[in-house]
Amino acid sequence: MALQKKMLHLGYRSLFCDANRNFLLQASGLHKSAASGSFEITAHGQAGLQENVVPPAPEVQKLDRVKTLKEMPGPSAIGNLIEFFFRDGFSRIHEIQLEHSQKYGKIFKSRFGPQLVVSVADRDLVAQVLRAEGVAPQRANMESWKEYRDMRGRSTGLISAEGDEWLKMRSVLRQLIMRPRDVAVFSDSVNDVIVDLVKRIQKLRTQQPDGQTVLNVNDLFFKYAMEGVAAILYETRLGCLEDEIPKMSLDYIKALHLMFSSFKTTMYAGAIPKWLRPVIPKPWEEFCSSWDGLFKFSQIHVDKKFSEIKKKIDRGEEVKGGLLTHLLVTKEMDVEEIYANMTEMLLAGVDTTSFTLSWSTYLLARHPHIQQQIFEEVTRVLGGRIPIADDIAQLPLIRGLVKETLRLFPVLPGNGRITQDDLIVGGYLIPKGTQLALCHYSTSMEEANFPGAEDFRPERWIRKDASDRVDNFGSIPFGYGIRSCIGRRIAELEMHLGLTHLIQNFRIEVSPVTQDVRPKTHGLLCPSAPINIKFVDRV
Ligand code: HEM
Repeated sequence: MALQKKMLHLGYRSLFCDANRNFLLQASGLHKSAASGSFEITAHGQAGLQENVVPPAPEVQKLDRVKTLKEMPGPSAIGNLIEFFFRDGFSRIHEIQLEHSQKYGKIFKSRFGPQLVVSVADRDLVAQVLRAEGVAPQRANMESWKEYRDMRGRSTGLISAEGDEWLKMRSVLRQLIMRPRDVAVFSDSVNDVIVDLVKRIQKLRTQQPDGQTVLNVNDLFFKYAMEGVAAILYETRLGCLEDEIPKMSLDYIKALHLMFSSFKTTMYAGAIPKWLRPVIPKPWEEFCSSWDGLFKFSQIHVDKKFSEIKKKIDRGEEVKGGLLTHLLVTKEMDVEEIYANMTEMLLAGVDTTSFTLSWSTYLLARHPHIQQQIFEEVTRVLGGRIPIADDIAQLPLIRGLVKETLRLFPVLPGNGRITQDDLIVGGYLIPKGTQLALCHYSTSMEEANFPGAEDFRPERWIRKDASDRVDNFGSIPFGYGIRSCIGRRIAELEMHLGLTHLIQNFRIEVSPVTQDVRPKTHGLLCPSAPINIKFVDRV
């Protein structure tokens, strides 16, 4: 089966990485953007539903003539096979994306078996594609998720659902967590988790000879992210930052690791048709067993909250609470939909946030003068007091730090879509039903979009005045529009508050045991080696 199929079993890490995978397959086009000529093409923008704001892309393009996919350049299928299966391309998907876009151009096609993927590696063309999306954009490669859910009689959640089903759930959740002010109410819960994070750092440091180093900070941030997102989603603490992690939370972590650790195996095995599963059963079994673990965990927490609410109602008490309470009380979703969404959101919210925090601390440690500027901003604004969500607007360098980290290390270096209409992009007619790969890593690293693209410059994101818009489609780490990341504001809250606390408490330095750490793709873009950080007390 096609590469697309192979990717099916991979979990959140890989889900949004259709683009990544597609780079496997890619060949490329040559155009900078739409060509010039006599044709006029108008992208049909989608009114009213966009959830983040970026400057408008040119909507009218003039073309000599519309070309067909046959004319689109790109690497050969055999070249891709060699690249991915014999040259460890799966760990270098981001680099291959960049190489292919440099070699073949801003729009190129790749073939892997019967699967054709069109990659778009130009900021304005990405903008055009996303601005033309309909009311329920379709994500690619979700078949294995759906198959599991059908097999177990489970509902899909936001990540795996499509069409009306997705639209219904999205319209419920977007009212609750999409705007910064929706999540500001979670400041105190997140700050409680941060207090435990700082304590954990202090404890872990004592285990190293220098009394300052925390080995493999990603392990720490993974637990922080899990604890933080669960505090918001489940309104409960999981004990991930304790010395003894409760068994239930440990089981969940195991299920999550199983989902991701078998990345390569499942990737290869995904190519194997269903009828071969009895002969090579392991990948599918691991995939199902990790989903079983993830669903079980959510179900336990949702049921627990449900019975607490019921008891309160039976006693005639007022029911107050956060996100889960709201969903259970209002019944805007049925309970299976709540299980599925809680499961998918927890899955989506842990590695993404923890990798970004790991890279942020690494970048701060490698750039002490920038860290000093951020420390000065934090001290000037907060004067040592604990930050809350409302303070973040006054901390542009903290926001710039997160944006710049995600530009240099976008956890999802590419994203995928199935086109729902015929489109003309970059002078090519892309028929309805084509798989598109949006190459966010390439556009993030492009000099024309970000001068000094290799450099770490958080200040590049600071707006000088209201008319100065620095956001652009070159770096859209949370996606764009109606199908963009629903957890963006939650992730930002955890990262902004967490990093502010860390900078207030510690000078962050690279431990001598840390080498130069490069990114690698393992579904998500992650550090290729442990990042060991020294947390030196600021006195
Ligand atoms: C640094 C952190 C994060 C990054 C960079 C990130 C990035 C993304 C991206 C690129 C997408 C795909 C958007 C698209 O297809 O256009 C996505 C979707 C999604 N994310 Fe995140 N994410 C992060 C954290 C979170 C968190 C904390 C949660 C949950 C609390 C979450 C939940 C989701 C869900 C449910 C979707 C699917 C949305 C839909 O299809 O309607 N993410 N995320």
